[in-house]
Amino acid sequence: MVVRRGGAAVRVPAPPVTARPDTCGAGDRFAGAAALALRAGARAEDAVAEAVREAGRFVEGGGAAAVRAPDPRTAARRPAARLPALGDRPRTALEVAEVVRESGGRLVATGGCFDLLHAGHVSLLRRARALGDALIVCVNSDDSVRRLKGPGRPVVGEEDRIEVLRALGCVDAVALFDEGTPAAVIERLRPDVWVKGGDYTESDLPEAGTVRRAGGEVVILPLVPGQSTTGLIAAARAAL
Ligand SMILES: Nc1ncnc2c1ncn2[C@@H]1O[C@H](COP(=O)(O)OP(=O)(O)OP(=O)(O)O)[C@@H](O)[C@H]1O
Ligand SMILES: O=P(O)(O)O[C@@H]1O[C@H]([C@H](O)CO)[C@@H](O)[C@H](O)[C@@H]1O
Repeated sequence: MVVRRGGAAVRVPAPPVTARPDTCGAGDRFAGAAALALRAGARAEDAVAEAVREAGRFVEGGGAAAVRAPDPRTAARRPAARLPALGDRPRTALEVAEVVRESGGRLVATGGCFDLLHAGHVSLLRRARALGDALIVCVNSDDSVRRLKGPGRPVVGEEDRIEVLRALGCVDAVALFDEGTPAAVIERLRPDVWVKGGDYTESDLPEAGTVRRAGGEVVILPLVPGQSTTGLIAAARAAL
């Protein structure tokens, strides 16, 4: 739970832990991860989300009882991660989904227009990434945005929206979709977690059934107050 100045509280959901957890050391792991994230410039709620994820992974891995000093004889023989040979091309969403599933990880995905990216988007994406092992962002095409948000949108074309999202450290891949809802791309990716911001409830989401049928869950994360693309556009117009 993060309590903002003025008393507003933001709940940071923790990923489920399967085994009977040994939480010894989890608090220290949380504190260290939060401190590193804050030092890297993360907002408080994003640092807490990263720390919750890190503490959850630590507990899932057996907690303090499972900590071992690395054995120098085996470290050199550790097999390279099984990633497709990509060269300098960005990994596709399907490649990321495949690698995460093969390694038994937890795939997080989210969707949206992300036109004129703002700090609320970045906070949402960071907190979404902290819920699993990789984050895929499903972005509406220009035509799809126009149908949804009106003739003057998007302000930023799909290629540039993709480029900006790919530049975020918390984003592992981006998938473009042209339909009115992300249901088809969710069927292809089968995320364990589908994230949307607090301007939605799960019952608002036509894709929620698709997420659940694919074995995933929907997580709604609180909005960052005062941040919206509509607001940015209005402010830009007022400044002209
Ligand atoms: N202030 C915010 N804080 C956190 N998440 C946000 C915020 N605003 C939007 N989101 C989330 O970002 C995703 C993309 O939303 P979208 O691109 O519609 O942003 P927006 O600012 O609401 O745009 P618009 O003003 O054009 O509706 C959605 O999951 C939405 O819930
Ligand atoms: O950026 P937005 O407006 O959050 O993106 C839309 O979200 C819709 C939401 O997932 C409910 O279905 C989605 O249907 C729409 O295609 C946009 O991604």
